[in-house]
Amino acid sequence: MAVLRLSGPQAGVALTALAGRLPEPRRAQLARLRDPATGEVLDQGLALWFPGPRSATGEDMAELQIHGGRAVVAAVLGAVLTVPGLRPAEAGEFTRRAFLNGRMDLTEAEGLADLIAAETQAQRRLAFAHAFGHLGQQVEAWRGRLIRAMALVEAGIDFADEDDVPAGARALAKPEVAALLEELTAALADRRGALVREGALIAIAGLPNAGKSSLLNALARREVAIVSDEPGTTRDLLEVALDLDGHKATLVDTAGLREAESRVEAEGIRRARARMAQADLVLWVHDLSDGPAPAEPPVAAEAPLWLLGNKVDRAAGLPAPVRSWAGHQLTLSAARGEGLEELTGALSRFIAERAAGEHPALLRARHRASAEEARAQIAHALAQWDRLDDELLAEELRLAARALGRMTGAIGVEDLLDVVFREFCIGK
Ligand SMILES: Nc1nc2c(ncn2[C@@H]2O[C@H](COP(=O)(O)OP(=O)(O)OP(=O)(O)O)[C@@H](O)[C@H]2O)c(=O)[nH]1
Ligand SMILES: [K+]
Ligand SMILES: [Mg+2]
Repeated sequence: MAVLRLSGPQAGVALTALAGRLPEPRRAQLARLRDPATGEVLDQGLALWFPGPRSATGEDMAELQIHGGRAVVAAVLGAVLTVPGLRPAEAGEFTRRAFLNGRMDLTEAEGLADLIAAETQAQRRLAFAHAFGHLGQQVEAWRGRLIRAMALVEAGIDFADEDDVPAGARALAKPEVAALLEELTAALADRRGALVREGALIAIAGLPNAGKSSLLNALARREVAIVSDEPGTTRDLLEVALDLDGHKATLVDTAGLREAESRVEAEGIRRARARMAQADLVLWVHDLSDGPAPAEPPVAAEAPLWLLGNKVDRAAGLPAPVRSWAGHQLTLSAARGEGLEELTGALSRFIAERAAGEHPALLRARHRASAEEARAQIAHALAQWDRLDDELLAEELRLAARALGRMTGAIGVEDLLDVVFREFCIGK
């Protein structure tokens, strides 16, 4: 089946030209679709009519559900395009019109783009929450509170000589603005949304020959990396995308850490350390046939460090001693595929805990930039609170509110629209 969507003032004319008449609004109607020029029947399908403004785009809209074959679609599309005023939609144009007609805010449009692109169930849940307004509502609530605070401060400007304005209007606004600063700071510190959207970055690290590449291949279920008994085999970073029980993750294999024997190896080790510094989790692979894992943390990592005792098939049967530096400890055999289920289970629980809750997160760089601008502006206003006169203080708060308004598209976003809607495919 194929769906043809028409939007704009000529949608009704086009629908009548093909289906013979307009169906009742919002009711599917069986219809023979004819070429308006020749009268030839092109297909039989369902016709729907959504008069604006109660439609997805806010404009008059028509929908034709037709048989999906290529020739049918080409014929019906060709016939529709003979109606004057109709042209093929650009990518994202339906959503863009919905935004311009006030049917959704900008964060919802972005959420919709994410929903369409979602690969894992966690991404789908988060995108759905965004597409249906969670972040937009949160940001509008923040903006509303700023505007109220601004009004209190301005009350001092406009009615300074009147008696009925509470003397401490400005003092009343201050704690409210301070609370906002705290909330914005917390939202900016929260990386949970990004973890779901972009996925967790998991670095595999260890000494040469520990079995890092073997582990990458076992988890990826394909021969991504070269495995050999030669220490120093891996130099470049090798990345694999995984879906861990609905959570997106990127697994990175790195060069074994040691005194490098060549410039190329040294560069590999430098890259390994740099990637580890960005990771959400570092898996330290230790070769159990070399004896117990070190008692001290083998690398300095900001992210949690797990200890994976590998080659358990070659270990002498002694239990691996517990290491306090390890956030989690497992034994496995990458070569034989032992202990891998336990590892993937632990990894998916780790991500799930970090990403907990479908909450209004600042997902994109654009959101973070707006929130950061608002936060800085508010911090500045608070620092100057008692020094600035009412007018200047109100202006500071207005600038902060503007920054938040740009996030939902409530104000001043013409320059952003191309960037946001470029991500969509045609027909959305
Ligand atoms: N017996 C046994 N051998 C393993 C296991 N895992 C890996 N090996 C072997 O250990 C050797 C090194 O494995 P690699 O996966 O290349 O190790 P690496 O950590 O990636 O090594 P570099 O890239 O050189 O740092 C290979 O000969 C593997 O076959 C295991 O679980 N058991
Ligand atoms: K190796
Ligand atoms: Mg390797």
